[in-house]
Amino acid sequence: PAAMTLATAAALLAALGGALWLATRRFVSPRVQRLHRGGGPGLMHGKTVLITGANSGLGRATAAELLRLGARVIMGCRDRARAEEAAGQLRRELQAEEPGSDPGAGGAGELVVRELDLASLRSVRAFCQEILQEEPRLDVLINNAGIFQCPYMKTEDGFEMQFGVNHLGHFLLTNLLLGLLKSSAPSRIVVVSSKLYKYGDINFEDLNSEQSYNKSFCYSRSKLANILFTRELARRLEGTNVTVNVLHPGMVRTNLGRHIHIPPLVKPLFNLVSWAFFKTPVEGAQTSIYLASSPEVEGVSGRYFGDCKEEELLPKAMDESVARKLWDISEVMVGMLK
Ligand SMILES: NC(=O)C1=CN([C@@H]2O[C@H](COP(=O)(O)OP(=O)(O)OC[C@H]3O[C@@H](n4cnc5c(N)ncnc54)[C@H](OP(=O)(O)O)[C@@H]3O)[C@@H](O)[C@H]2O)C=CC1
Ligand SMILES: CC1=C(/C=C/C(C)=C/C=C/C(C)=C/C=O)C(C)(C)CCC1
Repeated sequence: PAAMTLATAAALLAALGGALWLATRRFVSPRVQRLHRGGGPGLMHGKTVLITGANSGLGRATAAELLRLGARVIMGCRDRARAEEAAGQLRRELQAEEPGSDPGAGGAGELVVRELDLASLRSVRAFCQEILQEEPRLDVLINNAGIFQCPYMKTEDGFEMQFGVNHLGHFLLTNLLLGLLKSSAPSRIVVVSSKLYKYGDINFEDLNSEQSYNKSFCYSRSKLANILFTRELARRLEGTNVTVNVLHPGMVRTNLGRHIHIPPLVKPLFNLVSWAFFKTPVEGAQTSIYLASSPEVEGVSGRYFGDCKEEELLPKAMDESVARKLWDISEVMVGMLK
């Protein structure tokens, strides 16, 4: 009985210790850095920012912060209802923080919803036409939307979904908006990639994964494509005062994992683990916000960032000839050369 009591006490102590450690990680440690040093609430005043996938996760958190900094934020989203709901919430949040301001009326910032489905080149073109007609300037473009490890699916134009949305849709979008970004210079493009790029390769023979489909590999490949795109674009934009940088946000608790199947019985465990170890969307969005707004990165282009610091890339993400070839093939795939 003495041994039993001892074991029970030890187990209880371990559980208590574990819980305390988790709570400390989540609530006490200063994981949220506010990184826009040198800038105050008006840092983004008069600037227009376009964020793809701004109704959820990192995009939503990025929109909220840039709105606080005074930007006019355009949310490029595929589902108008979901986007309007997120926009309404954001406006209410901001008003609760600053009761005097009215985000809808040109106060601290302005939020606009526009329909954009990156899985449809027709939608990307229609969206850009609308932007070019209605917006006199575009200071920051944030290519944030993404899809992760979905089952094999094709976009409207027949591309494998992850490559189509994460890379090709954004490729066309950026190219169609380049003129406006150039005429608004100094301006910035921010690309959201992932550390998982390390496991990808650009297999030019089967970019649509028709011969074989591996959902993890295809995600990684699309995120490697994001980096190669950034580097090739930075090279093409030299001397224009339009910069482009790419980042990884770390592991963040968002809706990105929607296609991961987890048996209902172990779901609570996964929830607990993600709650304890993943960043919150606000934490994860810090590098996007930093690259979009900080004076520290003025003029910096073609670099890769994590936690608001520059990081090194694997050689395969710096291969200039692969980057050029991917650019040329992407132009053909999205019909830019027709
Ligand atoms: N969470 C993480 O741990 C990590 C995330 N990332 C990257 O961060 C980015 C943001 O993801 P995150 O916030 O985590 O995930 P979420 O799923 O929360 O947000 C993704 C956003 O992309 C949108 N989207 C998806 N498909 C399309 C499409 N066809 N057209 C337009 N928009 C689309 C979604 O719209 P809807 O809500 O309508 O589905 C949603 O708004 C992605 O690029 C992702 O790869 C990188 C590394 C780690
Ligand atoms: C919130 C949550 C999940 C989220 C998964 C996510 C957000 C995965 C992120 C993937 C990464 C790191 C991609 C890198 O590019 C799970 C585990 C599905 C289930 C439990 C609750």
